[in-house]
Amino acid sequence: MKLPAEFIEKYRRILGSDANDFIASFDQVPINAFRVEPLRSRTDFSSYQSIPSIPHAHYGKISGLSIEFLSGVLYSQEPSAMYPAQILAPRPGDLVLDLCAAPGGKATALASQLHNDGFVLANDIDLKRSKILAENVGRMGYQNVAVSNMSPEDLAAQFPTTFTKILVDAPCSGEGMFRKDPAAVNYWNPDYPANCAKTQKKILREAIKMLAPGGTLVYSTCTFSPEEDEGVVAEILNSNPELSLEMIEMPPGGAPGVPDYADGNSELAKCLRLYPHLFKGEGQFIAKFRKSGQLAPVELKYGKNVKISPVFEDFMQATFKSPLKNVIVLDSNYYVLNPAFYELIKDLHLIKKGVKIGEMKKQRFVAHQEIFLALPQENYQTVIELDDEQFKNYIHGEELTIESFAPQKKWAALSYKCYIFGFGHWVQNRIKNFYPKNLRR
Ligand SMILES: C[S@@+](CC[C@H](N)C(=O)[O-])C[C@H]1O[C@@H](n2cnc3c(N)ncnc32)[C@H](O)[C@@H]1O
Repeated sequence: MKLPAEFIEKYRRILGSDANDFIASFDQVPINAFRVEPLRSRTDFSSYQSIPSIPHAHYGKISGLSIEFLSGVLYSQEPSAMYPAQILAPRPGDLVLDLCAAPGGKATALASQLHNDGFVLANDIDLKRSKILAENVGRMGYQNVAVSNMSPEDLAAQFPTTFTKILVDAPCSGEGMFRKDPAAVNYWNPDYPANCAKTQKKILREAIKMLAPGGTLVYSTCTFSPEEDEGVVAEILNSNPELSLEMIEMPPGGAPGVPDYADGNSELAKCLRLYPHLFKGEGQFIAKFRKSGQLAPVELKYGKNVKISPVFEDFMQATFKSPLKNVIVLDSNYYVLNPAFYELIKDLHLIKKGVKIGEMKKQRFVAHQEIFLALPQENYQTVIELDDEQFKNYIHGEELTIESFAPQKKWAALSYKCYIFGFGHWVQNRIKNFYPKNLRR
């Protein structure tokens, strides 16, 4: 890879005897890996090497056309990028903010650790990216995640000292991603890291306002530059005496933060650096802050009871084995989301509000793909297993003809290799295709 001369010169100066191996690593192939959602996976991935300290994660590449991918059981993510969510370690009951969340690699890992108990607000400032984030969260079927599209400043105005856990996976100069995205090298210039650092400090200042006393904030970048890593952390520590750094447990091949890259504060050694010449993954820097004070139990206000249409009641009875919990109704749209969480976020610019169940259209209820990816298989009244040919045709957008002895008119979950990947409207002997157009292959 052709690296800028100033970049090479900078890291020769910083890394000394390690510099040759570091620079040579840019000519090696990027590392692929994936995370598995344990609540829904039934595939044995044990032949794939595990990622150290990350449960349910493996090295290797799984096709975007695989049934595991299409049914939302796995997420492709390079290994180093898995550590920020693991280090933030949300637990059931936490109120989590992922402030720079698109396209969702870390937001989905945070949601997975909550086991549908607690809440993740996944936010991104960029509208287009927020929509991709919403698609990824929807595919993975998490019931307690909402996606917003807000600036950090506007969010901070709404949520003073609110979240128990916050992730700031900041926009950065991306030096650690040059192997995966060689075009990113073209954006690099000697001033770029210092400019990024200004934005990172601005975002962090807003994030800190939203962190509850006793709460934890993880700051991560995918760059090696001291300005954006130890430099930002040192300045944040100096200007926020209520924050301290927590020790991060190193995976094998991890390196500690370097105090001399900033103001010499020995606490900076508690941060984690991942370098591709030392660790099997791309570049990453992680710092874990704690805000002083006692973490109080999260208090939520409950919204009004929702009025559910009898047509929806009929749909629910015919489609699910037990009634859905936490149903909210907004205009004619129905979602699964704890009403107390909706109450908290209802004034935001929301791109996704929990799991969409469907929509009342005239006097009919039209189901939505998301609800068929959100529940365990045994919760659906009708699951139709497709063969290879039928699956291929369905995800292509075609209607199916199946054998049917009784007159039918209902919504059915569709599965392939025993994984539900979508749904259709079963009328007589036909399954009308409702596979979302943007997912068709
Ligand atoms: C490194 S990416 C996040 C990757 C994501 N956490 C994941 O794991 O998939 C950084 C994100 O920050 C967002 N961003 C850029 N400028 C921002 C700003 N000023 N405030 C907040 N977010 C910003 C970008 O839109 C981008 O999606």
